[in-house]
Amino acid sequence: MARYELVKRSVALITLTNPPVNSLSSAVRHGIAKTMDRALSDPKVTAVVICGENGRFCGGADIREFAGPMRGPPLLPLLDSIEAGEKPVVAAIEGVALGGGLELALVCHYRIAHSKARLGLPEVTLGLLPAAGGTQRLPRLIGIPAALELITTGRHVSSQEALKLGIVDQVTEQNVCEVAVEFALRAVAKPLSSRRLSALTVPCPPDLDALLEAVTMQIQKKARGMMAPLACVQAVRAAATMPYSQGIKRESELMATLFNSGQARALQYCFFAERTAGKWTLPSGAQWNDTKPREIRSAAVIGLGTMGRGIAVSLARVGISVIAVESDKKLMETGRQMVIGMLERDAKRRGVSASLNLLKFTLSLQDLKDVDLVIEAVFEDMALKKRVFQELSKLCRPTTLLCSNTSGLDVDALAGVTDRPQLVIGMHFFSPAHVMKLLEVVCGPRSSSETIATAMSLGKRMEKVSVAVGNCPGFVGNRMLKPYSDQATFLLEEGATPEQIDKVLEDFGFAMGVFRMSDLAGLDVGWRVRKESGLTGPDVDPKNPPRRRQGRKYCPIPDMVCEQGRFGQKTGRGWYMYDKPGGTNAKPDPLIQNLLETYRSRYGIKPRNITDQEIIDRCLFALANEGFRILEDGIAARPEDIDVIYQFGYGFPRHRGGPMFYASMVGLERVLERLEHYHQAHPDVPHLEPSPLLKKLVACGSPPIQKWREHIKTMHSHL
Ligand SMILES: CCC[C@H](O)CC(=O)SCCNC(=O)CCNC(=O)[C@H](O)C(C)(C)COP(=O)([O-])OP(=O)([O-])OC[C@H]1O[C@@H](n2cnc3c(N)ncnc32)[C@H](O)[C@@H]1OP(=O)([O-])[O-]
Repeated sequence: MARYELVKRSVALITLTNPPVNSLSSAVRHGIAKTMDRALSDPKVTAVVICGENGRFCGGADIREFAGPMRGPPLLPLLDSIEAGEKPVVAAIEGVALGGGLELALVCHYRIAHSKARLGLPEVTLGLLPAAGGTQRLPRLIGIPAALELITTGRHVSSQEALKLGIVDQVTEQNVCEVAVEFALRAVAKPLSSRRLSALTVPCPPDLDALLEAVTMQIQKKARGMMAPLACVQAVRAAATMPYSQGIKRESELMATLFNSGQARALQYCFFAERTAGKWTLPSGAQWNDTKPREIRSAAVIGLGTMGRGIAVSLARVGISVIAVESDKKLMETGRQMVIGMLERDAKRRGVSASLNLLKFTLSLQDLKDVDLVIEAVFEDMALKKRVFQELSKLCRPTTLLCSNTSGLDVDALAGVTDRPQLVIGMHFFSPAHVMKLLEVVCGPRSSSETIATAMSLGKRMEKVSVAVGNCPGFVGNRMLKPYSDQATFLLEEGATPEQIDKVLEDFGFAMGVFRMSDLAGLDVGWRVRKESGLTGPDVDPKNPPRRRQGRKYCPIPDMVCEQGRFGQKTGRGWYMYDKPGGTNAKPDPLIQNLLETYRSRYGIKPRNITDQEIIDRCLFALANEGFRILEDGIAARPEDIDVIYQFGYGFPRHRGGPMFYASMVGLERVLERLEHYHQAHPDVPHLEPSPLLKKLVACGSPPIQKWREHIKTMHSHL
């Protein structure tokens, strides 16, 4: 796991060999200890270079090992011994030096980086802190403010920035190992004491307390409820105020509080879930690693509303030429200006030039005949979408992929009106599409494996986290949203207020509570859908009992809010009031309070005191329960996919893992017991009835989430 060679007759070249990222597994740590001993004890060796195989220095500790018992030599004493050695050691950094990988580089006496390398201490994103001396050595090298920023955010820096900060001694575009070997030969005669970072004093700013206070406040605002960034601040404080020997003890203590925390487990689960999500498999056996995607050079976007604009920007900025189509000249001009403005701002932020030459705007679908792929983003209306797909099917060459950005309509029904159902697929982006990372790739029963591979690979190229899902109303994300938001409105009937429910959900960690989120999205969209489905509006049979539709409980409060012209932020009024239409500062509105009171007294509902726990349990268990049904139905292949969708598309707090992981942490037995309890109290709410999969898992002894798939496999799968 660490290869040893003697080069230039006197330099020991140690290569870490643990693909794909040369993580510091117990075998690698053994390898480093053994090869370092050999280098230090061989009188022929005057200097050492450490590098990584396959163009990657080291991706840090082996995260997979965190779940099991600690084996092999512990990292910290191993690193301390490298720094204390009497022969110069040079780190040759190619690819990445992250986490423990950068900590390894920091104990080397010199660091040479390739110009394309990235460096960082991302432990905080895994719910940890750099506990192999990183919180103590980095501040000694680059000062408290810069180290604090890197350690508390986990941000990766380029080698150029690392050079400016003083993390590396040299950046090269040449073979980094060869440069490092030459460098090591020149370092042989030089004293090492000033190169041992643990022996340096920390350049401490005079206003240390104020700085730490400001960073803490920033963290409390941005990373609400997260423990690791705060522990990082405390570890850096120790570096500033204690000698290395004590600071390192403090670092270990703080790491011990984080290591077994639920947050660390959730964040590490998220790391792997995100990587698993792209790995789709079809019942036919076709899968992600044996299906070649088509190359997409040109694309078209139909409709330049909010979604279409974002999609056009996301395509153009990764070098795909885009033809954007609108139905009317005025709309096209507005769309053109918005897309150009968005692309220019995006390019400025990234420090690149805007690829405006890749954009073309047109009123004619005829212009699309030669594109590789079309993404339809017209109004969410099945009849309109079908007309567009019929026309595309006639116009585009037979190999063009036809994709719909529908947020919940039947992708197979669209495929059915074309001459190429195997080339039709859903690409459900989230608003604003050039910002939001999530893409649901909706696989219809007739979508070919090549079409799925192409949509997934295009999503990756567009820098999205793509998840393959099956075709059902609302797919995964929006299907699950309904039981969650229904519970919130039922709680309003029973005595809660929008601000109380939102506060509880935001304290839990959601970016926004359910009512603030609805105000942002616009309340009229759901109202129209409910009218179309006969749940509200003039088509409802007057003999229908109040607060019941289609044989189940129905809460008409959202309809009543819309009937008052309150459509959310855009009208300045919704569940909250805003300073002006388009305002974002939500304030509780006494008119909503009034509406709720009148409603309750009309139906004889005596408001009761609703606890925070009840809000969390009802909203989140209803959400997870629908997730179990989605797994049963084969609409999502595994719980990780659902959790990734909720983190990236719906603001679910990452440090809670996602709705399915959260359910597993709470304990499936408790989730089942609570759902049974609430379903008994509300038998007319089918979403509260525990799903058969949940019951099955509990009956099997509530296996860990990674094992659920074994129980799902036997069930029907669309994916
Ligand atoms: C005492 C300890 C102190 C120390 O301070 C703690 C740490 O160091 S904490 C660690 C701090 N370090 C970090 O947080 C860095 C975490 N890693 C990364 O950020 C990215 O993987 C990296 C940028 C390195 C490469 O990106 P890319 O090119 O897009 O590639 P990719 O992302 O698709 O990964 C390819 C495969 O490698 C796998 N894998 C990767 N890293 C690790 C790991 N450390 N371990 C195990 N496995 C790891 C990954 O799961 C995937 O597996 P699979 O089965 O093929 O799906």
